[in-house]
Amino acid sequence: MLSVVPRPVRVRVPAKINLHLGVGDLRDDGYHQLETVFQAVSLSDEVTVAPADRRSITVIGDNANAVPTDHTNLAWTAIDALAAMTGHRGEVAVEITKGIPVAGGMAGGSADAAAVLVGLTRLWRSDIDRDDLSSVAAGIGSDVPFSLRGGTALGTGRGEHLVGVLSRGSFHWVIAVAGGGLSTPEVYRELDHLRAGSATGEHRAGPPDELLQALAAGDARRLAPALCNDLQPAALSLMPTLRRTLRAGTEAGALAGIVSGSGPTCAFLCDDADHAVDVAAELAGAGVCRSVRIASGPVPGARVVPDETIGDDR
Ligand SMILES: C[C@](O)(CO)[C@H](O)COP(=O)(O)OP(=O)(O)OC[C@H]1O[C@@H](n2ccc(N)nc2=O)[C@H](O)[C@@H]1O
Ligand SMILES: Nc1ncnc2c1ncn2[C@@H]1O[C@H](COP(=O)(O)OP(=O)(O)OP(=O)(O)O)[C@@H](O)[C@H]1O
Repeated sequence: MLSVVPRPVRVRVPAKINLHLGVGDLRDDGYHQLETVFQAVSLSDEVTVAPADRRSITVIGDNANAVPTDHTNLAWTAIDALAAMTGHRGEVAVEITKGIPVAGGMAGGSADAAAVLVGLTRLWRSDIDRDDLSSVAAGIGSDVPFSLRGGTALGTGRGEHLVGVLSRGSFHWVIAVAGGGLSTPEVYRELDHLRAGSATGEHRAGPPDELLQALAAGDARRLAPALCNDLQPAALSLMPTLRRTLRAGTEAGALAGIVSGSGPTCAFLCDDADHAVDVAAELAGAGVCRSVRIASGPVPGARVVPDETIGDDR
């Protein structure tokens, strides 16, 4: 009987910005207790999974040479996790097209892990439900459940416990991609170091009440002053040039700017799409970052791209 080889499955998965990132105490398990508001934005990776005789990962696109193609790629971890649950052997060819800044604080690796979970669920015709998939995601990394979910959500725990949040309309961002990367664990360690050394009791973000109201109102000018990130001082301590980037963004007319997650990418909130184009043009000429992108959110999480667009050379 002729066996039908399943067609490759392509998944598009967004980057994230932490609009609010409150970092609590270091827990016994080595993670920090978080209260964060994630928003998925329209910078994305595309991940294709296809049946193969042996496992392989290839990476193309922006800064692809900085991404590993062995077992240290989070996509590999995701294959192992789902194969363990479903009994598959995990011989899969994965192709990743990067559009999310690498090591930028926008959950680039987490996004690819989420995309692999979604793609393999389709490829292997697995009937795993969303909650179980989210649990598998949480086991891969703290940002992976949000990369699955997308939209706008309040994250607690390590960031893996998510509750949807109302965000009206779209918010428009200019993204300043830095020349280098920052190691997430190193930024958290630096925060603990700064907190240990501060006599005055360092600033910690309060509850995101004003931010949640600004999101529900769809009001960018109200959202701007409510943006906050407890990891920002640590990212600035490890990469002081980010101060110039943040200053250049607001001088270019942005409503506000923050380091995205553990950084070093900086996200600048604008009034609307046209304003974002103006700010991006001005920032691109300021010589304070490797490249400048425009994005908007919220957008959905990891989702299969219909067949007819595979091979589309857009
Ligand atoms: C900075 C954020 O991107 C904000 O959303 C996330 O907290 C980081 O999420 P992530 O990269 O998926 O992090 P994981 O891969 O789960 O953990 C990597 C390392 O970051 C640190 N980490 C991560 C999450 C957390 N709540 N507290 C931590 O201290 C720990 O040292 C951990 O070993
Ligand atoms: N699929 C992947 N894409 C990008 N980086 C990956 C991937 N898999 C593993 N890595 C490694 O993870 C490191 C962190 O990259 P990543 O893009 O996940 O950082 P990040 O966006 O700051 O993550 P987060 O915001 O979740 O902390 C990179 O330096 C790279 O070596």
